[in-house]
Amino acid sequence: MYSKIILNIFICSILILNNFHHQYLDKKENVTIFTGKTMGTYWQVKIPNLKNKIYIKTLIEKCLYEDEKMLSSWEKNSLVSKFNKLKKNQLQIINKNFYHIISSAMKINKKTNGKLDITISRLINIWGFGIKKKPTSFPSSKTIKKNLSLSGTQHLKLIKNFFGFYLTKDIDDIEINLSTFGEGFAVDHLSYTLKKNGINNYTISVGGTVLVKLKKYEEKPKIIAIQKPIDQKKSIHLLIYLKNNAISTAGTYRNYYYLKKHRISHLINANTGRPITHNLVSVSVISLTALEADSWDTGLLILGFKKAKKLALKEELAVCLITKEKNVFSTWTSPKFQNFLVH
Ligand SMILES: Cc1cc2nc3c(=O)[nH]c(=O)nc-3n(C[C@H](O)[C@H](O)[C@H](O)COP(=O)(O)OP(=O)(O)OC[C@H]3O[C@@H](n4cnc5c(N)ncnc54)[C@H](O)[C@@H]3O)c2cc1C
Repeated sequence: MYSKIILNIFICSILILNNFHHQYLDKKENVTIFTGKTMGTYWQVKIPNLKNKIYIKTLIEKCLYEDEKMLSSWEKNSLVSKFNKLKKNQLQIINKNFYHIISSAMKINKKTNGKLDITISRLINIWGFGIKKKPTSFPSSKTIKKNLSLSGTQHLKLIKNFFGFYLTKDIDDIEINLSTFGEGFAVDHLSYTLKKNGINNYTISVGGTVLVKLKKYEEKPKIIAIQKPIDQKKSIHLLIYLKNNAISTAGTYRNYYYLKKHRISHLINANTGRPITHNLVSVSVISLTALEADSWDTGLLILGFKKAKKLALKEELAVCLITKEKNVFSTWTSPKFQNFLVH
């Protein structure tokens, strides 16, 4: 089946563009493609029949610059870094967008029984996936326990009142890391900005998150390929249609390292403070907004196959789970995800 589709696509003289976890399969058209680096990854925006190219490119770069300044753990003066330096009970003034991201994070934290947790920044650093170098020996149980005790969303408080939006904490040393939400937020921000400027037809991707927006009268959705969860080369695992939706994919197959022959994943189980080791290797979520898709994918991946499947069904999410056992991949798709599959 796939070979037929791929052959058709090939005959149509297809432009294949890659991002972190997906490929876009489009017919050649008068499309402007902007690309660049942001948030330690790559972004791309494709807009057909664009006139004011320089203005729009500047606008896109400004948005991404602002998002990075707000969300980065690597920027000393970002909103995240400023909050991390606060003492307990001090109020950090935040904006509406930041409030929205933290609210999303809190929601997924509850739904995943605390496994996705933006307050495990210290543990992310200890395992070498934040601002610190990768460790050369295993962090001790004592270190992990101590840093687990300095985490937990119950220590954060979001405040929204007549005067504005605020974030505060009830212990000094709690730190947040919003790396898993940055890409989704940036994609929605770009989409909002393009729409505000009268552009209603575009594909945006930042890292593993893609959003497709088509004009209402356009019938044909875009075909997006989810890549096989392997790190050596890019190949197609399955194809989906996307039209006014976003897809986000989280995977364990690219961002890892070996420590004394143990594979260390960049995803930390916030209940144990240790990297995940189970066989769920890729989770894709389709949703109306990129932030929602990006919020769910990592949370579900950390949960592991059984719990992720149960939660996806309970929440009626459009989800594709890929597990790997002895180099054999198995794919499960939720009923809602099946509506997007290219057959
Ligand atoms: C604004 C911003 C700026 C960045 N700047 C840099 C940079 O300058 N240099 C650099 O190397 N990287 C940077 N990054 C991070 C880098 O690009 C990350 O690899 C990326 O954000 C993670 O996205 P992902 O799609 O790979 O993985 P996702 O699955 O979306 O997220 C995984 C990341 O979430 C965090 N995480 C792990 N476990 C949990 C958990 N249980 N709960 C919550 N979070 C968890 C970890 O940081 C992990 O890498 C930046 C990220 C953002 C958002």
